[in-house]
Amino acid sequence: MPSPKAKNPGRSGGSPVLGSSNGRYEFMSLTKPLNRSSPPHLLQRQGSDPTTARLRASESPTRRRGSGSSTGSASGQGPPEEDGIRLNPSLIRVALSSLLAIDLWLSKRLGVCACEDSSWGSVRPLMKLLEISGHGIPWLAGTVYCLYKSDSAAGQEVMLNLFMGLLLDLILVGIVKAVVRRRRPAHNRMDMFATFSVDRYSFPSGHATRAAMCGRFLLAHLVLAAPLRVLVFLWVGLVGLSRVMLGRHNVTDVMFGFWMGYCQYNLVEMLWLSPQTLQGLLGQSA
Ligand SMILES: CC(C)=CCC/C(C)=C/COP(=O)(O)O
Repeated sequence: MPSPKAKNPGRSGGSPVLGSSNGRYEFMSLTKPLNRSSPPHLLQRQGSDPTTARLRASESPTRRRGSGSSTGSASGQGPPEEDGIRLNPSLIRVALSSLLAIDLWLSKRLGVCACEDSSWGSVRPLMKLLEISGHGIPWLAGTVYCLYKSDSAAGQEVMLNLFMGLLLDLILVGIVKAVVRRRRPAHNRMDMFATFSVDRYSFPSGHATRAAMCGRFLLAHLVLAAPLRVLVFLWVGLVGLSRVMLGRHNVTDVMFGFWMGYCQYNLVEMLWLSPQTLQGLLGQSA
């Protein structure tokens, strides 16, 4: 008994179908346009007249899924473009939700200092010390102090630009946090000092952006011996790690924060305020 496919040999769709010739069924590729030299009975069954061809194309699996393509499978030259376009967003969604699931799982596992009675609760004070070392207030206060104390024009220029960078960081992180509005992990205890209202959101980590930006700044503008340069690298990494261990952030908040801070430094370099620019600005405002 012939299969249902055998009754309908003209379906297009890239898979071999059966063509009937004197009662025998043969495989026939639909990935290539039908050869003019094909026997007349095959041409007839494929629907050589345009109306039949259109009807048969509308029966194809890709058509039935509603891709509506007039190219690609209808002409037998591979999958229609729309199918690729429709598949990709769902693949991206699956990839993103898997990444999110891994992120949440890993962040929860690494949040070992989230409170005193957590498994690593005893190192919580040390993590909080790292938190203070990357907080905006000590950095702003320290920069203003160095600016005030600096007696060289070059030192003042560097400190002023660091101050601008720190302000820029607070503004940019605030904007991204307000737009993304990702909640902090459920295991976080909100006991941070001096926060803005946007700091109830966790993406990106402000400590991570600041650490990355200031780390790059120090490495570029201070003449540091090799051990001190290593220390700067270590400090940046530890500030990021402490955010996750304290349960303040998910891993992706910190990773994105590092990337954002790295890019913010490029912005600081682009907008660098030279003494001449400053004089110009001060002259205009006077
Ligand atoms: C009050 C000032 C000047 C800065 C706030 C710094 C702060 C608390 C940022 C939040 O960092 P995370 O996003 O890493 O938790």
